[in-house]
Amino acid sequence: MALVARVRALLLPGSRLRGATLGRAANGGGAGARRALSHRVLVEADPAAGVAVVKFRNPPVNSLSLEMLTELGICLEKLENDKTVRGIVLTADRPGIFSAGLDLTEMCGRNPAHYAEFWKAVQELWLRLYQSNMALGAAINGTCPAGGCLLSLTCDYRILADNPKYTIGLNETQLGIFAPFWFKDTMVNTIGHRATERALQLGLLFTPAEALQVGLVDQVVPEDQVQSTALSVMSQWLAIPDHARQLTKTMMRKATVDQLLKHREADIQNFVSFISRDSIQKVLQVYLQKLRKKNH
Ligand SMILES: CCCCC/C=C\CCC/C=C/CC(=O)SCCNC(=O)CCNC(=O)[C@H](O)C(C)(C)COP(=O)(O)OP(=O)(O)OC[C@H]1O[C@@H](n2cnc3c(N)ncnc32)[C@H](O)[C@@H]1OP(=O)(O)O
Repeated sequence: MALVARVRALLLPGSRLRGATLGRAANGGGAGARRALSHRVLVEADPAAGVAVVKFRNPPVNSLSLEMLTELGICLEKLENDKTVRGIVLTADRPGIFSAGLDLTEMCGRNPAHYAEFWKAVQELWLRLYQSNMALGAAINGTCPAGGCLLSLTCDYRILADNPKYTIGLNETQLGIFAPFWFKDTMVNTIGHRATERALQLGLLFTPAEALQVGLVDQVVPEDQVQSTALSVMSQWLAIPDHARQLTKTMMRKATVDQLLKHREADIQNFVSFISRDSIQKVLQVYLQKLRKKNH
């Protein structure tokens, strides 16, 4: 289903996204700050600063389900069309887990049409974020594996909470799957080829100190200062004239974006045939069961 159709489905009577509002903040934010609510994404906009904080709230682990990807896409599209917003900070509504990555239940026991729809939505969100004209910051206030790490890598800078429990990285190989070429390219563009090769083959999840050292994040700060630091760094990015910053960003990212645009359909087909393999289904199911067993 295309984004428009998925949006329609979400707006059907009964959907909690229906009637989402953008009103004056009940609390928090500067004068004139606005707060918009959808089911899984909370937006706190500060028009005076030109910045919106987009908070993930998809319990229990902020996984990127099809619905979460769709809501995030809608929210970003709205912000892109809002002339008062020049920068966005992505963060988790509750500290602890920034995002557990792609929702594994979307990749297990479904049919090929579902896998294709899901993967298309992952591509769409990546394209929207990686090509965004806005300045994007990630205030990483929790653990950040796989698709969560990818989300943060689409941003222009990353601030990570100084908590050794919070790790970040593309750990796909540890699950028995692997990061597709555009995940890999996004990481190469951030930390370079050799560090990416090592990180991807070993499926490394970096502690804050390691992530800072390898350049996966730009700053590690005390947990209670992640958002405020991300906002203060944002003011540096917004001090640059938009057109100059945007042209530079496009120049830096265009080759990577073009690769996916050129191979988009093939990438979907590759994903569908890979994820549909019995052997891959089995490893994903074992991984999910292990996660679930912990709690039962
Ligand atoms: C040829 C070309 C082909 C190209 C394509 C090739 C390959 C495909 C690439 C696909 C890419 C995938 C990228 C991904 O993002 S895969 C997801 C990777 N994520 C993880 O490995 C994280 C897994 N989760 C955890 O490690 C932990 O949950 C945690 C995030 C550290 C949080 O721990 P904790 O607070 O202890 O919470 P629980 O573990 O108890 O989890 C609570 C609850 O949530 C469920 N859950 C956790 N993660 C996910 C998830 N990613 N998706 C869906 N569900 C998840 C977990 O099962 C628990 O459920 P129950 O409440 O039912 O027990």
